[in-house]
Amino acid sequence: MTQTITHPTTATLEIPKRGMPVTIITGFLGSGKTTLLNHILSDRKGLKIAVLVNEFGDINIDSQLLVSMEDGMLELSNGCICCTINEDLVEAVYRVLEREEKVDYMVIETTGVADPLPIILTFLGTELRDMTRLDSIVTMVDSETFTPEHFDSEAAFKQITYADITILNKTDLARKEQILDLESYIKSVKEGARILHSEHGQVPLDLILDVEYNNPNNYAGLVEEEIEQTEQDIHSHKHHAHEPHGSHDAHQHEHHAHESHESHDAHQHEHHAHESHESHQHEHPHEHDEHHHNHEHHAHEHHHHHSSHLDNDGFVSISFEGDRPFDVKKFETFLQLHLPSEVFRAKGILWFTNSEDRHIFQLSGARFNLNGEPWQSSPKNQLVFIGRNLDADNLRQQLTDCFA
Ligand SMILES: Nc1nc2c(ncn2[C@@H]2O[C@H](COP(=O)(O)OP(=O)(O)OP(=O)(O)O)[C@@H](O)[C@H]2O)c(=O)[nH]1
Repeated sequence: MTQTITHPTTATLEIPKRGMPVTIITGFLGSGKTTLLNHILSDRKGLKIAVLVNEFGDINIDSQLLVSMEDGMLELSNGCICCTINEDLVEAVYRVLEREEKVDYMVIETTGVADPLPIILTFLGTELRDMTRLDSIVTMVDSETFTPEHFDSEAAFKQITYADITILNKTDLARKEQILDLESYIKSVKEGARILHSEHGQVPLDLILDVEYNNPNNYAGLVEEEIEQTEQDIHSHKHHAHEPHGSHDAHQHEHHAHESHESHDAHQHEHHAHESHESHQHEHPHEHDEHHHNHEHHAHEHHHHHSSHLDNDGFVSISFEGDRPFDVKKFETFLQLHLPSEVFRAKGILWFTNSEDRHIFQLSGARFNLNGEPWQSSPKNQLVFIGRNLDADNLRQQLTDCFA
């Protein structure tokens, strides 16, 4: 799901008026993107910052955990901003640009499994180019768990290669040598990488905001290809408009056939192009839950160019909601004994019978914690589990068994 939140304050920092600056925060699942975003919002020195949060899953957990939620929220109809050239993203940015009160800056938090390239190309290859200025791509890295295998995720690798700034986060959890090794690895895949270190995303904001590190010239060729491709798609879409309903799929497959833009991973792209033909129905997170929005979603998507979609590298997201409280003991037993090892990331806002507070549940790799704080809305249980090869029915049954 994608939400837009604006934070009103009096501007004190000077931001040039040559188009709204945009920073994209990317980084793999659980690396600390929301934590960095909260740091930016807490320390924004009066800057009016519009935030776009794109979540991998059907429930907005991240946006409920942002430090300041008081102002107008807009929601996109389509949770996926990972497609090129993306109309939903363009529309969301427009909604911010059209706001009466001036917005100084926009920060976008992508999902942990997003390839940043399509998002970058959406800014550089559409009318947004004249209205915004892509300032930089900031990539969060979990220093404790990231390795050169990059979780077997092409998206995780691309997040490193497209970074204008890489933040080695969670340095409190990593050994010194581990951090040094990680730094050399990142420099080996990205020459001249700008690397910062942080605990809980605490970096000086003037090192990451309005730094003008993104160089549109580096993307000029790709932008041109995308524009041509989009024109062809529009043409081909018109052409197919009179065909029966079933022809939509054929149309979609054409889009996938054009996936190879970058030579370094052309091979990978072929692989994904092939996969997409068979499994497109499975690549969107919210198609894995009980709500089954997929028909509307796909009907709309056919207008989009899907060229760089990476099938989320096999990761799926399973959401669970309940309007009854959990028994804390049962939930603890579930975590200790029944949590599938394939769960890579989980987060939730939990309601327990014996507590007046909501409990923020965060699981990243082998670590999890539960922090109590006052409810800000009426109590309910909301959880999202992310991983590969998850058995949704089994997981939901386990959670249902946690009810008091
Ligand atoms: N020890 C430690 N924990 C951290 C640090 N940064 C973030 N965390 C914790 O790591 C967990 C995940 O952080 P998030 O900021 O939610 O990560 P994210 O990248 O937004 O996660 P997704 O959006 O799900 O991909 C949370 O429990 C954070 O409190 C850090 O530097 N050190």
